[in-house]
Amino acid sequence: MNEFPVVLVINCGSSSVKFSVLDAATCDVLLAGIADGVNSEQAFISVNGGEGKKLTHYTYDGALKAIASELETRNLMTSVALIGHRVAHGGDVFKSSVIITDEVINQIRQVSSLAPLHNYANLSGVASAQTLFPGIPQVAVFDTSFHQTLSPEAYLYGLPWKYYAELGVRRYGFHGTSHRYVTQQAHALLDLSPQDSGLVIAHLGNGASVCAVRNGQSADTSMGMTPLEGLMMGTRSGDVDFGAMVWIAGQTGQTLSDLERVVNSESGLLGISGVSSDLRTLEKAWHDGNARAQLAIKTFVHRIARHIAGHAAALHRLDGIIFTGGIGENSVLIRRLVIEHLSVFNIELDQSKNNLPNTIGERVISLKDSSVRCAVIPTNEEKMIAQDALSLADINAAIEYA
Ligand SMILES: Nc1ncnc2c1ncn2[C@@H]1O[C@H](COP(=O)(O)OP(=O)(O)O)[C@@H](O)[C@H]1O
Ligand SMILES: CCC(=O)OP(=O)(O)O
Ligand SMILES: [Mg+2]
Repeated sequence: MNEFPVVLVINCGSSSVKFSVLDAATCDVLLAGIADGVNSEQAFISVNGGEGKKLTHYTYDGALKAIASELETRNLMTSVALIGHRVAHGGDVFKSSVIITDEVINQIRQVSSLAPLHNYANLSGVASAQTLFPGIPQVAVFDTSFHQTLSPEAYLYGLPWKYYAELGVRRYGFHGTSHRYVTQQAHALLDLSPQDSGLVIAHLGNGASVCAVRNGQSADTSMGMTPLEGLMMGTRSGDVDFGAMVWIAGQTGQTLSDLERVVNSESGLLGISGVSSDLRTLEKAWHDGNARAQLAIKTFVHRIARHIAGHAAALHRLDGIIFTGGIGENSVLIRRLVIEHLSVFNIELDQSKNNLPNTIGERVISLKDSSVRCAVIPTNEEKMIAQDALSLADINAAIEYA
């Protein structure tokens, strides 16, 4: 019998594996870390923000083994009673979180081509965890679930009907676990009624999306059938005229798969700046006077502001604009530029509050008399994943087993 059960949460991203160990009784984080640079020789693992240790095997499986070894060092292996995985795309198969079975794995595999940067990594994490933690129940929590409330007019593309009717081509939306968590927190922080509220949430990380949340439910969101649509991102183009891509193909002879690589991995902040996809590097280049880095940041900001304003149209009232994700939580510059760009809303930014470090946690960053309130809410996808896992799995049976 394990008297101190914990939930291990695994988020296999496009180039990193984030992990957290949470107390099953309180969902408090006991340990958190990241294996970064996965699939490159620079791959390293860092625990609780400590110094990185080089990974011996830099595949996803190698990263999961290194995570298990960190747990072993801290005598936590036998405490793991449940494992929760972030899975990006659930297609129209998964409306909510599920316990992972062989059938579930097959169904996830079937929709994985729709989120190629993420789902294959997610599945790889599931396979490694099954080997490293045999018999421990595992739960999949989907980015797409929160957006199941989108209406047809929000999820349909203006394409011939047969593509939706026969092939299921539609918008799904992502980052739903983050948008769900931030929604709950925003209702409390801004003292809003969940049944009568309007929020626009900007989740700005390597991947970035905006979500309009009307009365606690996703009403519109910027990502589409795949995590490519919408905002410009670290390496993804976001919205781009399909006609432009056809023209480029004609001019350069590139195939569809060449161009898919271009829009997913070579575009966005990296593509425009030619410097980096990482905003910290770009902010430094901005201050050093690098014109392309400045242009990349300004374009990023323009797109965010345009999507925030557009998403407000899905609401009956705009009670708050919330920033979250690695950039939304940490970048004083991006928040200031976005709010300045949204002058149509007459937002009054409290500069001193905007300048506060993210260690402060949730905070309102607009002045009292601002016509729209703005806030920063650090996301906590891990907590949501652990809570879903705990509500689905028979934790008592899991504890007996562990
Ligand atoms: N202090 C900071 N200032 C500016 N940008 C930051 C800071 N910390 C992290 N970021 C940016 O956050 C982004 C990563 O966000 P994150 O949400 O962790 O990404 P992911 O999509 O991989 O989960 C990177 O562009 C990184 O540069
Ligand atoms: C799948 C949505 C997405 O872009 O995730 P990421 O921000 O972790 O890359
Ligand atoms: Mg993320």
